[in-house]
Amino acid sequence: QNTCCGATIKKDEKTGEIFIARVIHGGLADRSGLLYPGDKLVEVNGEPVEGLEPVQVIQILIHSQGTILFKVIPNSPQPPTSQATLYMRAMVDYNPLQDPSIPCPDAGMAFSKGDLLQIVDQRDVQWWQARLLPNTTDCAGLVPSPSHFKSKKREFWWSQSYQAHTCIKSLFDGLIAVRQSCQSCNPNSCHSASTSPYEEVLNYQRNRSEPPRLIVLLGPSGVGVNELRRRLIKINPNTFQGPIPYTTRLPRSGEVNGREYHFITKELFEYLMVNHKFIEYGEHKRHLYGTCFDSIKDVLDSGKTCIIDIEPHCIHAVRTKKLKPYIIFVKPPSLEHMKLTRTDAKFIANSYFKTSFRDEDFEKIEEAARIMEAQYSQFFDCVIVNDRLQDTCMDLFAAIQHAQEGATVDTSQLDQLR
Ligand SMILES: Nc1ncnc2c1ncn2[C@@H]1O[C@H](COP(=O)(O)OP(=O)(O)OP(=O)(O)O)[C@@H](O)[C@H]1O
Repeated sequence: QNTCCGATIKKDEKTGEIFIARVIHGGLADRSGLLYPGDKLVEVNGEPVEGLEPVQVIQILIHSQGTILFKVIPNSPQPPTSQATLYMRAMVDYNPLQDPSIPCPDAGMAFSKGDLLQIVDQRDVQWWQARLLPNTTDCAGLVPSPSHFKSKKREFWWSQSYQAHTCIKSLFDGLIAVRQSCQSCNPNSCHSASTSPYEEVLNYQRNRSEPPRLIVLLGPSGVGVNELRRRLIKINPNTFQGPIPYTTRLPRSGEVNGREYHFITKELFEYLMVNHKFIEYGEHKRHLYGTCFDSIKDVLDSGKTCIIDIEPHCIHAVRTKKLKPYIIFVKPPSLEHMKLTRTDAKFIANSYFKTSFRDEDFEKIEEAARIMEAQYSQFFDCVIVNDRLQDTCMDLFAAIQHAQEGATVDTSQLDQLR
C-alpha cells in the first residue's frame, strides 16, 4: 500500500484495479469527505490508473500541480464510521520505519513507551489509526492492533534464542536486605504488559467522596526517595501518611504496636506472606519486615494520602483499580549536580553503616536510574528530578495535588488489557 492525500491505496493483484485501502483520520481525504475505503480509483487527473502499480499512481500525484482530480467508483454501502474513541497508553516503543509488516510506512505513527494514544479507528483487525496525545488535531497514523502485535511477537519469539530475564538489583546492600523480595504478586494485579502492547486508560476526575489515590515513589537506591517521603509527611502530617509496616522483631523502648510497626509473630507474618497480603517484604538482621495492602487501605480510608516507596518490580502489585496509584519516578540530576547537592548526604552501605557518597556511588545511581527508566518508564505517571531538595519537595507536592484533583487524561491504569 502507498499513501496519497491522507489515504492509502492498494492494487488488486488479480484484476489490476487500484482501491482506496483506508482513509487516514484528519487527513486531506478524510476532511474532504469524498473518499472511502473500498472506493475504486479509476483516474487521477485524467490519467487511467488501472494496471498501474500504487507507486506509479503516487508519481502521477507528485508531478501534479494545482487541483487534483480523482475519478472513483464508490464502494457502497459505506460502513458505519461512528465508534467510541479509546485512550491507550503504549507499553512498548514502535517505529513504523523499522516494521517490515506495515502496509504503508509513510502512514505509520511512531510512539514510545508511556505515550498516550487516542485510538480513532479500530475497524481493521491488524492496523488501528491513532493520534498521539496531547495533539488531537494532528492527522492520525497507523499503529499495529494488539492482535497484530501478538502475532508479530510470536514470530519474534520463535526466531530468538532464549534470553534470561534482566533484573535490577538494589545498588546498596543495605536495601537488598529489607527489600530483596516481592513474591506477594497479587493474583488480581499481576500484569499482562508483557503480552499487551497497550493499556486502556480513562479520563479520571476524582470525586471528593472517593479515597485519595495511592502515591508511589520509586527511584534508584540513594537518589533520595526516603528523604522526600519523610519530608512530605513531616511538613503535612494531616495530609500525608506512610503505611505502618509489619515486623517480626520485638518493639524497642518507646515503640507502640500499631504506631511505628505492627509487631507480629513469625508464624503470622508467614501466613500473611503466603496469602499475598504484602506488597513487598524482606529480611533485615534476621527479622522480617513487610508492607501490607491493608496498611495502605487504612491510610486511604482515613482520607489521607498514602505515600509509599517500592522497588520497581513491585509496581504490578500496586497497580489495581482500587488503589489507582500515581507513580512518580525520582530521577537523579546530572553527576555534576549530584556532587554539588549531596556534600553532606549519607547513604546506608553494607546494611549497617551510613557513609558519604563517592563519585562511583553517583555513577551507580545514574546507571541504575537509566536501567529503571528503560525497563519501567511506561508505568511512570510523572518524573521528578531530585536536584535541590527544597525545589524537589515543591515539585512533588504540586504533582501529588494534580494527581489527587484529577488529571486531564489519567495515566494510571484502570484495568489491564487482557
Ligand atoms: N536533593 C538532595 N540534596 C541533598 N541531599 C539529598 C537530596 N536527596 C536526598 N539527599 C540525601 O541523600 C541521602 C540518601 O537519601 P535517601 O536515604 O532518601 O535515599 P533513598 O533513595 O531512599 O535510598 P535508599 O533506598 O538506599 O534508602 C540522604 O542523606 C538524604 O538526606
